Parts: sequence; structure tokens; C-alpha cells
Amino acid sequence: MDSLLKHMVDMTGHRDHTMLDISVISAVQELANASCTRVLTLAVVRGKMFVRPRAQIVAGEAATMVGTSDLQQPGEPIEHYPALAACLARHDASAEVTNDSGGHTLWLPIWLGDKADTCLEIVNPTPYTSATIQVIGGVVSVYRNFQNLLDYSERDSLTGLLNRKTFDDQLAKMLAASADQESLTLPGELERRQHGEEERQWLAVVDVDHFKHVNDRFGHLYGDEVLILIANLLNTSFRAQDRVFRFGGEEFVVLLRGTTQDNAWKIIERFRQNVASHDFPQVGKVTVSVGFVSITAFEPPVIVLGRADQALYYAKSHGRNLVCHYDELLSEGLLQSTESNDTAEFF
Ligand SMILES: Nc1nc2c(ncn2[C@@H]2O[C@H](COP(=O)(O)OP(=O)(O)OP(=O)(O)O)[C@@H](O)[C@H]2O)c(=O)[nH]1
Repeated sequence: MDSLLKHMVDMTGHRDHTMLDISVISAVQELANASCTRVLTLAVVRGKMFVRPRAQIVAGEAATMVGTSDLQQPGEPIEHYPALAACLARHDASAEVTNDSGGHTLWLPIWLGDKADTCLEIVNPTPYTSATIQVIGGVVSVYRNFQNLLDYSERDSLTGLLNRKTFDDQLAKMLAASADQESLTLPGELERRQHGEEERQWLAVVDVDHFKHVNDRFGHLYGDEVLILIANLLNTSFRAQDRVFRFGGEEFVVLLRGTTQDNAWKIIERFRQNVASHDFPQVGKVTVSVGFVSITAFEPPVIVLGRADQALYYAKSHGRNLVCHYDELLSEGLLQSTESNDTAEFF
């Protein structure tokens, strides 16, 4: 019981998802005397569910996170986990199978309402006793409640998008992934870079055009409705592995994980068109302007944001309802870098 309490105190002492994941698998590993415990992300990509480990612990070893660069892959299709797939379809609390090698695997989806985007997986050489399942169930409930609380503190209350507070952390993760990628110089890399085919991370700043006019003409309630619908369009236009933030007001930021320049253009342009062709109830047509830039490792967030912001304001001053790429504007001489060592204009 002492050990259980110690784990509960440890779990609830963290303020970020990564440490919470590490502490829950450490707790479950010890309490179940398991040979391996993993936290799995259940991600829906283009309507299909994928399973991707994000933290794991093997008996006798330290818990580890799965590398950020690996997160670019959607993971294994849920069909590779038939017992888990059936458990999710039935909204069950757990599923258990005996493997060919005689080991026992227990899955515990973390249900938030009728959705589960996380699941614990516990592998044990011996069957689970009902007492063990009960204790693990208690730990999982605390984990779920605490994850819920953390999630609430990281999201914007109007749109449900990630808030400004979480941006630096997410950008740091993406910059680390981009550093990993840049350290790998594969054959043909130089040619791919020259042709814009190299996969990079991207940051886009999105701003609703003439939003003040929407508020003035239709009132703040309709203005809020427009922001919610644009948040929905952001969520459906970008991929599950990208990150969408509301920075406040009518400004949004998107972090796009590893993709080529051509694809970044296409994805962002598709989002701009999705907004422009959407019928906003009562309000009618609304457009957005977007500035985007590639994310380079070791550059401070303020510099990256400042560049995307410069491209955004170029779009605003050239007719709006436009997507502009910072590096392209710079190379065409349409923008000048305003960066100095200690100043960068942004927001
Ligand atoms: N309804 C609503 N309005 C908001 C919210 N936050 C900020 N605003 C409004 O957003 C408007 C932003 O206006 P401006 O910064 O002048 O920009 P704009 O009218 O979009 O013009 P451009 O960006 O130049 O195209 C202001 O009227 C703010 O009051 C919000 O949460 N809800």
C-alpha cells in the first residue's frame, strides 16, 4: 500500500503529459510485476485508427519515451490488435489475451466520454489476479482524471484547440525532431533540398480577415461561432500529427510535422480554400490569411514566429485570403529580414 501511495503522489506531482506517462507506466509495472508496460496513442488518421507507443518500460530497465522523430509515423493499424479493436468497439474497460508464447497482455483504454486516444498495455508472464486488475484499474482512473485536468489547462476554452501556453513546449519538441532529421544526411539529400523535396517541419500563422467587421456587423456571439467553425476546419484540414493552437483573438498557429515544401504549400492552401468555400451561418463568407516558414533547429520561437508573422502581414497587405511563404518572399526580394540579435517583431 505504501508503494501505491508513493506512486499516486508521484503521478499527481507532474504538470506535463510526458512525465505523467512515465510515472503511470512505472507504477503499473511495479504493481503488476509486469515484464513490459507501454502507453499507446490511439490516433485516427484519415478515418483509420493507428496504434503508436509513446512510452514504455521493460522489467529491470528505466522507462523511456518513444523518440519524437518516430512520432511522424501514424503507427500500426488497429487491425494488428484485434482484441483491443473489439474492446474499443464495445467501449469495454479492458481486454486480455494469452499470447502464443504463453504471456498475458492486458489493454486498458483511457476513456474520456466515448473517446479513447490513449491505452495502457501490460504484458505479464502469469495471468492477472482480480486483485491486481482492481489496483491497476484504480491507478488508471487517477491517471485518466489527471490527464483530463492537464488537458483542460492546455486548451483554449472557446475552440478546444491547444492554447498559447503549450506552444513553446510543442515547438521545442518539433525543433528537436528537426535537429534529428538534419543530422541525417542521406544520399541525394542535397538535390532533394535544392528541389524543395526535403521533409522539414513548418510553422504557419493564420489570421481571420476583417474579423472586427464580423463582430461589428453580427455581434460577438456570431464572431465566436466563426472562430469555433474555423477551429473545426483547422482540425479537419491538418493531419493528426500536426499541432493547432489558438494564440488568442482571431489568430491561430499550426505546426506541421515533417513534410516537403510542396506538400506544406498544398496542405495550407487546401485549408485556406476550405475556409473560403465554407458557408458560415448568418455571416456568409469568411477568409483567412496565412504566413508560413520552415522550422530550423536551434532557432528561438520568437524568431520563427516573427518570420511567419512577416509573411502573414505581407499577405494582409496584398489583398488577404492569401498564403505566403517567408523564404520565398525573402528570396524574391519582396521581404527583408528585420531580425537582429535581440529583437524580432511578432504579434
Ligand atoms: N467574437 C470574438 N471576437 C474576438 C475575440 N478575440 C478578439 N476578437 C476581436 O477580433 C477583432 C480583431 O480585429 P483586428 O485586429 O482589427 O483585425 P481584423 O478586423 O481581423 O483585420 P485584419 O486582420 O487586418 O484583416 C477585434 O474586433 C477583437 O475584438 C473572441 O474571442 N471572440
